[in-house]
Amino acid sequence: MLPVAWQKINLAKYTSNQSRRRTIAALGPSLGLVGELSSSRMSNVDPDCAGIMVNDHAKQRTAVDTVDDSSKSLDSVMEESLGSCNGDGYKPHSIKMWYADSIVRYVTSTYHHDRSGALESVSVVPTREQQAPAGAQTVDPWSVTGMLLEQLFRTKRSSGLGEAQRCELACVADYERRMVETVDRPIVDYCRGGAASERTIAHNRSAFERLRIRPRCLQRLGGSRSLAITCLDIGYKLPIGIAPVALQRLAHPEGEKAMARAARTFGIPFVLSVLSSVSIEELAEAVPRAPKWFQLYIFKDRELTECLVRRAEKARFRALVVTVDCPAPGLSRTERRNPLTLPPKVTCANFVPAGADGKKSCSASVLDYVRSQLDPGLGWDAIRWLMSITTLPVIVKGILHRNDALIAADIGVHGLIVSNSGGRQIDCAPAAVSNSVYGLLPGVPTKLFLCKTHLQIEILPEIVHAVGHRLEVMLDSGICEGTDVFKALALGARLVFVGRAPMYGLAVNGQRGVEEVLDILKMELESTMLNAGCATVADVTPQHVCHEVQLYYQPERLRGNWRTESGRSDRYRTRERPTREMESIRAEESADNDVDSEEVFVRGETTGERVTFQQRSVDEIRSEARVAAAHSEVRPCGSSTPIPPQPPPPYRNVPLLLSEPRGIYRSNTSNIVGRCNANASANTCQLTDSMGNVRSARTVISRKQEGLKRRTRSHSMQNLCTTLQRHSAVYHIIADVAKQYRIPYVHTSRSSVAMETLIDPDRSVVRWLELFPFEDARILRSLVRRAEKCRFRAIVLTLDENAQHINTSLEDSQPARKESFSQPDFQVLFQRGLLHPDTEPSLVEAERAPQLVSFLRKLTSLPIVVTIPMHHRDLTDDFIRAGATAIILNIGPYTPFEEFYTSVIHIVHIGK
Ligand SMILES: Cc1cc2nc3c(=O)[nH]c(=O)nc-3n(C[C@H](O)[C@H](O)[C@H](O)COP(=O)(O)O)c2cc1C
Repeated sequence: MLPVAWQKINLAKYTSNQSRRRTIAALGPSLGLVGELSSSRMSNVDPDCAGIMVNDHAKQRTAVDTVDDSSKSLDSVMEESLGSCNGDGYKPHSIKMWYADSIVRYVTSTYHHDRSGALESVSVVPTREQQAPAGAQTVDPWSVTGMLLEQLFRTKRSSGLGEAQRCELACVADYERRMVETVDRPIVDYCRGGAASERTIAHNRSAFERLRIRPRCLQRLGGSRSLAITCLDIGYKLPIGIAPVALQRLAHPEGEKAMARAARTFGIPFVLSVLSSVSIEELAEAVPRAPKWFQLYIFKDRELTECLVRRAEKARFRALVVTVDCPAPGLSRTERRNPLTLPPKVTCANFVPAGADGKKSCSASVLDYVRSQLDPGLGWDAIRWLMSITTLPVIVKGILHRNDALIAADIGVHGLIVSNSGGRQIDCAPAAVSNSVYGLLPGVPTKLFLCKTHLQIEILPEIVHAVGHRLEVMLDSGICEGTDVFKALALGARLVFVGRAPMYGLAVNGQRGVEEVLDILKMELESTMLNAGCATVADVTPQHVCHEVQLYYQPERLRGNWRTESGRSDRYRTRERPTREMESIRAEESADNDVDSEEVFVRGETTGERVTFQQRSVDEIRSEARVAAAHSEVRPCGSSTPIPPQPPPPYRNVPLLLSEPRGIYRSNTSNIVGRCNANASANTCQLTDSMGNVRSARTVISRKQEGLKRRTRSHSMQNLCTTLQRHSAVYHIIADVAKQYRIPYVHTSRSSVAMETLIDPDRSVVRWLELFPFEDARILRSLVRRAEKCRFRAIVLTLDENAQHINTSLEDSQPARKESFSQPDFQVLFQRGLLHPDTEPSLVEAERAPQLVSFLRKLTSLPIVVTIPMHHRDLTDDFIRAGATAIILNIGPYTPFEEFYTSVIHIVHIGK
C-alpha cells in the first residue's frame, strides 16, 4: 500500500505535549488519530492497529503485503518482519500502522525515529477507506498483532528512550510533575485533588512512609520468581490493579480504552467506573480481552442499577465493585476554586440515552443526574440485594472499619477494598501535632476520637486479621511506589489498586504512559521483593515491614497476627528487676461483675470487703447521677412537660461520665500545662493567668518545643516539677479550673498534697486518681480505697512511668522519682509499713499490667483508665479485655518520639 497525502509534522518544533496534541488534533480532528502522538517516544503506538509495517534501510517489508499473501499466515510474516526488531541494535526507521478502530475508519501514520530511537516526526494520512488493505478489514487487531506488537514496543521502549528522557520520567512522581506542566489546570486538579483540606491525601502518603521494609538476606532466590497472584480464582500477572476513576477522557482522548489496554498488556484487572467516559459496551468492544471489573454505586433508582449490572454481565465483566463510601460527593475545594467544565465530548457515557450520538453537550447535566442518584439512605441490605440479582462476584469498596468488614464477610461478599477513595471523600483533620501515630493500633476499637480515614494502611492488618480468611482483602489509596505495594502486600492485602498514578501516565502519554507507570511500579516492586528476600508474592509476610517507631523501640510482646516474629532488640532490654515471689489470688466473681475469672498474679491482696464496698460505691454514684439529672431537667422544644430522667444504663461498672473528651492530666506536676488534652488551650490560659508558677511552666514547655535536647528538657522539667509540687496552691487552682470547665483532672498519687486535702463541699470537682502499677497489691488497695472514700470518679493506671528505663537520658530523674514516691499520699503507706521512704516501690512491667487491671477491676467499681505509652500500644487489646474502661494513648517524654514530646494525649477507647 502506498499511502497518499502524507503530512509530515516535525515534532521537535512543539515543545509541550499540549501543543503537540493541539497540532495533531488540528490536522485531523475527525480521523481518530493513531495512538498517542504527544510523546516523544517510539513506543507511542496504538496496539489496536490492524497492520504493521516495519522499515529499516536494508529490509523493506510490510505486514500488509503479506496479509494478501495467502500462503503465509499473518502471524508468521509478522514474526519474520519483526524478528530483527528484537535483536540488539535494531533501529527501525519508521513504523506504520493501520488503525482499525472501526471498520470504516483507517488512518495511517508513520513514526520516524532518529538514530537513538527517539521519535523525530510523525506522518499522518487522512482517512481513505478505499486505501484500506483488503486483508486488514477482517483482521482482529489483537488476535494477530497483540503479542508481537507488545513485544516489539515493550522491548523497544526502553532502548527507544534517550538518556535524558529516561531520567526525566523515572518514577510516578515524575509523571505527576509532567502532567502538571503540560495539562490544563482544572484537569490536573481533578486528577490530583481530594476532599476539603486534602489532609487525607497527605496522610495516605505519610502512613506508607512511616512503614519500613525489613529485608531478609540469603534467601536462595535463584529459583522461580514471580509477581503473579490469584484473586477471586483468576490469575493476574501483578498484584496491582487499576482503580475506577471517572471520566478518564478528560486526561486523554482514549480515556478508559487506553487504560484497559495497558491493563491487558500487564495482565492486571482494570476497574471501569460507572462514571466512565467510555461506555461499558464500547470498552468491551474495543478491549475485549482485558480483565475488566465494573464499579458501580447502588443508586436510588434500583432499576437503573440493575440495568447497569446486566450491561456489565453482558459485556463479560468479571466482577462488580460496589463503592460504599460515597453517600454524597466529596467536597473539593480545588474544584470550587477552579471549576471543571466538561468538554462536549466527555460525558458519563453509561448514562447517555440509547441512540444518542454522544456528541451532544449533555455532560454536566448527566453528571448532575448521576450525583443526584447517590443514596445516603443505603444500608447493608442493599449489598444483599445486589448479590441477589447477579452471579458476578461482588466486591465492596471503601471499607475502613473492622466491623464493616465483618458485616461484609457475614453477608457473603467476595472481597473488599480497604480504601478512603484516595482522600476524595472525607477529610478528617488530625487533632493535634501528629497524625498517623494514633493509628498504629491493630485491634484497637477506634471509637471516639480516632475517626481518621487516612489510616487505612494501618487498619489494613486489623481488617485482614478479622476477615482475611473469609474473603479477598484488597487496598487502595496512596500507592505510588513499588515499595508501597510491597508494604500493603506484607500487611495482608491480596491486591492493591492504583488510581491517580496511572491517570498521570494517561495524561502524559496515553496508553504508553499508563504502561510506563505500571512498568515503573512493577520494576520497583520486583526490585523491592528481591532485595527483601522474597521470590514470590506469597513470600512477602508481615515480618518484612515494621513501623518506624519499632526501629527505636520494639516491645517484647508484639501483638496481632501480622507481627509474629519480631523480637526485642538487646538495646532496649528491660533493666533487671529483683525477682519477687508472686502469689496468685483467684478473685471471687461478684454478682455485678461478670469479668471472666482469671489468675491474678498480684502480691499480698485479700478481697474481704470488696463486694460490699463496690455495691455502695455504685449505688451512691447512681443516685448522684439521678439527682443531677433531676436538677437539670430537659424540656423538649415548645413543651412544658419535662422529660423524665432516664434510668442509668445497666453499667457493670461505674461509667466514666465524660462530658467532654478532655481533662487535665496529672495535677501538680509539670504536666498540668503540657498535658492538657488537645484543644484545651482555654484551660491552659486560665492557668497561666492565675498562677505565676504555671506561667513559667508554660515558658519551659515552649522552650522545649523549640528543640532543646531531651536531657536538658527533662532536667528543667524535673526541676520545675519539684518546684511546683511544693506549691500546694496549684492543686486548688487546678481543681477550680476543672470545676469551671466541668472536666475531670487527674490527681497523681505523687502529688504534693494528699488526696484527702481538697475541700469540695458541693462535690462538683471531678477527680481521677492516678496510680502507678505497684507490684504490691496492698499499696494499690490502700490507695484505691482512699480514692473511693474521697469520691474520686476513676482510677488512672499510668504505665509510662515504668517506661523510663528505656530512655537512658531520663536516668538522671531517678532521685527525683524516688522522692516523688514519698509524697503525702504515700505517707499513710509508710505509717502502715507498706512502703519504706528509702525504698522505691516496685512497679509491674507493662506486659504484666493487664493482669493488674483485672485485679483492679475486681477490687473497685470505679472506671479504670489505662494510660499507655505509644510503644506499648500493642497491649491495648489486653487492657480492654482485662476490663479497662478507657485507654489513654500517651505520646509523652517517655516515648521515643522527639517530635511528639509536646505530650499529646488521646483517649482512644471508651468502653460501654
Ligand atoms: C480523579 C478520580 C476519580 C475517581 N472516580 C472514582 C469513581 O468514579 N468511583 C470510585 O469508586 N472511585 C473513584 N475514585 C477513587 C479511586 O477508585 C481510588 O479509590 C483512589 O484513586 C485510590 O487512591 P490513589 O489515587 O491514591 O491511588 C476516583 C479517584 C480519582 C483520583
